[in-house]
Amino acid sequence: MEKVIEIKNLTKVFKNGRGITDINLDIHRGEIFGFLGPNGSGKTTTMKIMTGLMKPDSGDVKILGHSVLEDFEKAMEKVGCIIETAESYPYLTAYENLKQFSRYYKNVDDDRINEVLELTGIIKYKNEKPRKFSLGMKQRLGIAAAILSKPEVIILDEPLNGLDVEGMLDMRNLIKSLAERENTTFFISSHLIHDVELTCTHIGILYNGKLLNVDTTRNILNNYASLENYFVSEVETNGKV
Ligand SMILES: Nc1ncnc2c1ncn2[C@@H]1O[C@H](COP(=O)(O)OP(=O)(O)OP(=O)(O)O)[C@@H](O)[C@H]1O
Repeated sequence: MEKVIEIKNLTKVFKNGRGITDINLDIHRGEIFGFLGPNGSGKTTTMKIMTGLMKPDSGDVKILGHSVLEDFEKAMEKVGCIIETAESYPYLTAYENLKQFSRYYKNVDDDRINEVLELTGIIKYKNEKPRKFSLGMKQRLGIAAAILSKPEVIILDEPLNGLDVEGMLDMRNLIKSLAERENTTFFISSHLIHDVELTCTHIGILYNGKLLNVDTTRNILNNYASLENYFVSEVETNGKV
């Protein structure tokens, strides 16, 4: 199976001693990888390094075979991402925002803009400005921007944050259908156990800056009945500092 994301010996320790240590992880094409960890476990730090927003102390990340440290532009060429919050221009409409983002790409026309507005459930709000949007609506617009150029890899930091039940269901279905229909690979961070269980095909548990274990959701549910049981067991067995 083709490796799409390779994280090797990744370490970043802040002056206060927190951060991530020696993360190793391979993610293959079409997987929906859930990076599950409590607040402060190091998810955002890892994702910032993956997307070039932060430099590691040591180690490297390769995306589609290109190192983010040595060949950043190539590594990011087919990646869509939202790290921390989805930013948009508050005084442009949803459509105008996407039109603005489309200028970064060669292959995005008006049909594609309308298609992503439809896919993310915000076509009705096409001509409204995001300064009036709820957090959930802003998140949808962020995801619309992230998938605009049909990226092969999508990196999302807490994508279900701020969404209501309907929004979560829509987003989950969108992620699954992109993975199935277009073989898009997802790297999704979350601290919401239930959501990760329902959305992801593979799960890695991050705890105190260390990756405790990685397995398929199917294996975890077969062996532990629920992701919560697995999480507790992993933290008890491998999470002691
Ligand atoms: N720039 C920084 N300087 C010092 N410490 C930091 C910095 N950034 C993050 N940390 C610390 O490193 C640890 C990991 O933070 P990180 O934001 O990666 O966690 P997270 O898993 O994304 O948590 P959350 O879900 O709360 O966003 C935390 O203890 C945090 O306080």
